[in-house]
Amino acid sequence: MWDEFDLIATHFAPLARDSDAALGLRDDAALLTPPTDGDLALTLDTITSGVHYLPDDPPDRIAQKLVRVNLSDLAAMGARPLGYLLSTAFARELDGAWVARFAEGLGRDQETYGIELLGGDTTAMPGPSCLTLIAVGAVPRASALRRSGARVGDWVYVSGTIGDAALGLRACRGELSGDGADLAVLCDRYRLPQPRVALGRALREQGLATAAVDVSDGLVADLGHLATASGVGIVMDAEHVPLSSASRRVLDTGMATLAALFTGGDDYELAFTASPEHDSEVRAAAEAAGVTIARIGAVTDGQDVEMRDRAGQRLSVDGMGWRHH
Ligand SMILES: Nc1ncnc2c1ncn2[C@@H]1O[C@H](COP(=O)(O)OP(=O)(O)OP(=O)(O)O)[C@@H](O)[C@H]1O
Ligand SMILES: Cc1ncc(C[n+]2csc(CCOP(=O)(O)O)c2C)c(N)n1
Ligand SMILES: [Mg+2]
Ligand SMILES: [Mg+2]
Ligand SMILES: [Mg+2]
Repeated sequence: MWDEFDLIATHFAPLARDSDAALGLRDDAALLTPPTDGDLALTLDTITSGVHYLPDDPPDRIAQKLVRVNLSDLAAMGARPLGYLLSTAFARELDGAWVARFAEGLGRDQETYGIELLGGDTTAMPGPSCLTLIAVGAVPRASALRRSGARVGDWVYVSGTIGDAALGLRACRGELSGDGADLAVLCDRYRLPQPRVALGRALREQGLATAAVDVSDGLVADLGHLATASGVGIVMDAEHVPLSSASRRVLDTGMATLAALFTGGDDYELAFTASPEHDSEVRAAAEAAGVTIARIGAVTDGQDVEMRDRAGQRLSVDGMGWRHH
């Protein structure tokens, strides 16, 4: 059994060591000096065992997923990550070694993304672990990317590849057969999202994206959120949605459908809109950020998201994305 204050002192205080704001995790709150002439971007996402990750996933990966799903929301706003607050309601059966590995994952991503732990809360749960992180970011005043700026005629882009994590969840669960290396790649894509922080920042700094959203619930659902917020429609060409070679091979076996990839969620890619006249700058910004992007459609004066096949025929899918109920 672990003790709350031992956990904080042993595993969490070292992660706050380099932050003046965190006050060594020894006071009642953190004191963060807001950026001058900037906005703070504040976002929170929870991940729960059995709902967002598998109970047997490696603890360091679970920690990194928690960090990254939140940084993905900062990326969507074009914000620079500063730090985070952490609420860990650990299932009672987890031991100190599990928490040590969890903290290791946090430390690794602190290095990767240049963030520090600012504070948090530790509790023990009679049920499954429930982990919450509040990410704090900064953007120059009134410059954040929003979901609401898409204009009719803009082109629609998405980063990376779509659907790997949805297949990866099935791969991690042993529900897919096929090439072992493909299944390992997909499982890793489920466990370890790659938030597109550098791309989001570049699109904002260079004034290229008119609107942006990160893809958590599913490509169709999240494009739908962007379309609704912008008061526009989106026509998406299914054949242009970027797929990894691993997921193409799974599709070829018939074990999954394209619709499942477009609505599965957990991608943590960025979907964004930009004026066609900025296409080459958008592509250069993505390249400089080390991320592939694909143009997948256009903004229309309609509403919602319409998917089209190669022949321009309308495709319909059951449901648009993930929803808790
Ligand atoms: N319980 C809540 N209280 C206050 N605001 C909430 C609550 N749940 C969601 N929101 C707000 O609603 C908006 C949409 O939330 P949502 O969680 O769908 O966004 P997201 O984090 O981009 O998606 P996902 O959770 O799939 O990653 C956000 O602005 C969020 O801050
Ligand atoms: C074990 C397991 N089962 C199902 C899923 C799929 N899933 C759960 S929540 C979510 C959307 C984002 O979450 P939220 O909207 O809560 O931030 C998705 C795609 C998963 N990740 N793990
Ligand atoms: Mg959320
Ligand atoms: Mg989001
Ligand atoms: Mg989110």
